[in-house]
Amino acid sequence: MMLGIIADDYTGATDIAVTLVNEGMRVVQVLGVPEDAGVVAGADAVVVALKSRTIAPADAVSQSLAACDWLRGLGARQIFFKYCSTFDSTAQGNIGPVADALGDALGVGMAFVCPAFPVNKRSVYMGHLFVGDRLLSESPMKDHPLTPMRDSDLVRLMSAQSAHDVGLIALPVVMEGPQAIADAARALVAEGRRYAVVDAVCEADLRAIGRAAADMALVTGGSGVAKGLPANFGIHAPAEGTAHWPDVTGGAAVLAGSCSAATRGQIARVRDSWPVLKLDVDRIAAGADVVAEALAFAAATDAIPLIYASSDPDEVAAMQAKYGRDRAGAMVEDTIAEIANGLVAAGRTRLVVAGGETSGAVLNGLGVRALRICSEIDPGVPWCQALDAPVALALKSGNFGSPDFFVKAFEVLP
Ligand SMILES: Nc1ncnc2c1ncn2[C@@H]1O[C@H](COP(=O)(O)OP(=O)(O)O)[C@@H](O)[C@H]1O
Ligand SMILES: O=C(O)[C@@H](O)C(=O)COP(=O)(O)O
Repeated sequence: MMLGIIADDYTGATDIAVTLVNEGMRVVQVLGVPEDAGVVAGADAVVVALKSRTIAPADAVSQSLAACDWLRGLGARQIFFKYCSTFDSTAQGNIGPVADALGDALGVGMAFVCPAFPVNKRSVYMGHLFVGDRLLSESPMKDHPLTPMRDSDLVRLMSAQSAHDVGLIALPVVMEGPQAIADAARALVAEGRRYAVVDAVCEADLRAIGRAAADMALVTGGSGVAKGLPANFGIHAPAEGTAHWPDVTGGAAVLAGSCSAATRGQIARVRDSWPVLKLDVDRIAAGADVVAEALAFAAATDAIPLIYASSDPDEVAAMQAKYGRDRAGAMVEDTIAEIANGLVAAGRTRLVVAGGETSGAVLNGLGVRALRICSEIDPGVPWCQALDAPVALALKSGNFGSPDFFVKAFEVLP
């Protein structure tokens, strides 16, 4: 095993897993550290998916260190800490505290910080994170229910979360190539800095950064920068990949807890043509049997039902004002997880789940502990086959996927 990945949410984990698969690696994704290491036999890279993005920093640190120990025990020669391409984090962390702890455990002097993922329109320029042509802080991420991002300056964000100093390797240096990037990193270490935010606006930048990171024990970032890593281990993308999809038949359903602009657009696309049910947070809070209602709704149709809680920022803010941010989120996540259980029990074994936290709740609820990564539906979103249940899952990062993603997902897996 060459590369060990620790991902702070389940959608982010499948995103980096499929990125490495596309580059020719054999990848297994586990949900938390498994008791039996046999499940990862033969993998070039192992992704440990955690649900650690918004939990207490001390818990995120201890879970990440446990994953790191386990991966190193399996022989991982490099550890990658995968966080969101929009740097999703709370004011307390958890990107800084986890990166600090992993760096200490691995004894590193320098780690890159690079959330760029140009194919999904996230780029870093002069240390500032852009979503399309907007700064992160002016993008819809400013209204995320759990991790509203109100700053775009990655050096400032990382400095606030980390105990260490942070520098910048700006685009002109990145464009000079791997040697210049490595030299700049060494210069930052000499200044006493532990991290380098690295600019990247296109795939060539990501590959150059990947090359420059060849000898680093720890790399941190979005899945884009992982593209360049397999080549360091002598692994290259197959000339022409053939699509491979889960071997799962059975009914289908879509569950959405993501309130991102992309997910809301994807819901709007099918609202008039699919059976759709919106979950009412007030009724969940009042103890109504919303799960039974949703399952009855799904049972009444032969088509693909879409069940969602996704709401616009004003509605989310109103729910959070009433119930608290964490409680509102947890109520919705628990409800969707129970619905997922009921749907699978009723034979709907091909599920699209929109939202990282939501996906974590669903997989934990289903008791799924390991996934085989299949081909991509859209950049960063593969179909996955559960290794411990006859279930196919597409875990869609909130902001990923084309407007017709839900339709597309079941076109490739009819
Ligand atoms: N109507 C709503 N009101 C309040 N919170 C909500 C509502 N709908 C969903 N949520 C919560 O918002 C959070 C969305 O996060 P997540 O699933 O990670 O989506 P994304 O991938 O877009 O970040 C979840 O905790 C979810 O339970
Ligand atoms: O890097 C990304 O953008 C994704 O892989 C990711 O982490 C998305 O998280 P959610 O938007 O919470 O699904």
